[in-house]
Amino acid sequence: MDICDVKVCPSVESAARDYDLILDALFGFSFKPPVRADFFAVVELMQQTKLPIASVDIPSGWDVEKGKLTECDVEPALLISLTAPKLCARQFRGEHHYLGGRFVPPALHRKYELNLPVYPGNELCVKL
Ligand SMILES: NC(=O)C1=CN([C@@H]2O[C@H](COP(=O)(O)OP(=O)(O)OC[C@H]3O[C@@H](n4cnc5c(N)ncnc54)[C@H](O)[C@@H]3O)[C@@H](O)[C@H]2O)[C@@H](O)CC1
Repeated sequence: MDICDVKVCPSVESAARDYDLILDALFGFSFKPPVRADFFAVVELMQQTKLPIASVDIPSGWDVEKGKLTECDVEPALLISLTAPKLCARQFRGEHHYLGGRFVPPALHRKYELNLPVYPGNELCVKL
């Protein structure tokens, strides 16, 4: 797999030519807007590209609970939630939503009253 460095971010056109999808694991829990200048190019690419974006747990630029923030509205086609979908996942409008991380300790299950799906067989992720 070819991985692009945010410091040498490709243009929308060259990304479309050279890549099949964008794997987004850039910002997570502690993202605070506005986006810092070093990341303008990669965020702009994710906003303008027609390539499918696969986001890990929290789409970049979204607030973990409130979801989409106007200044960074990355729209993933696929979301991979980890352990349990975060509140922001309510705003996910893409086609494919998966959950990974099936081994949640029973104490956490009870504490947060998690209502998690059953993982089929030995699968480590499940489609929601
Ligand atoms: N941290 C964790 O425990 C987890 C992270 N996960 C995923 O891993 C990826 C990275 O998550 P992190 O939690 O490391 O991400 P963070 O949001 O904590 O931070 C990533 C980097 O972004 C920087 N940053 C924050 N606000 C910024 C802004 N406005 N402009 C520019 N840079 C800014 C931070 O300084 C940090 O260097 C995300 O896809 C996230 O969903 C998930 O896998 C779940 C667990």
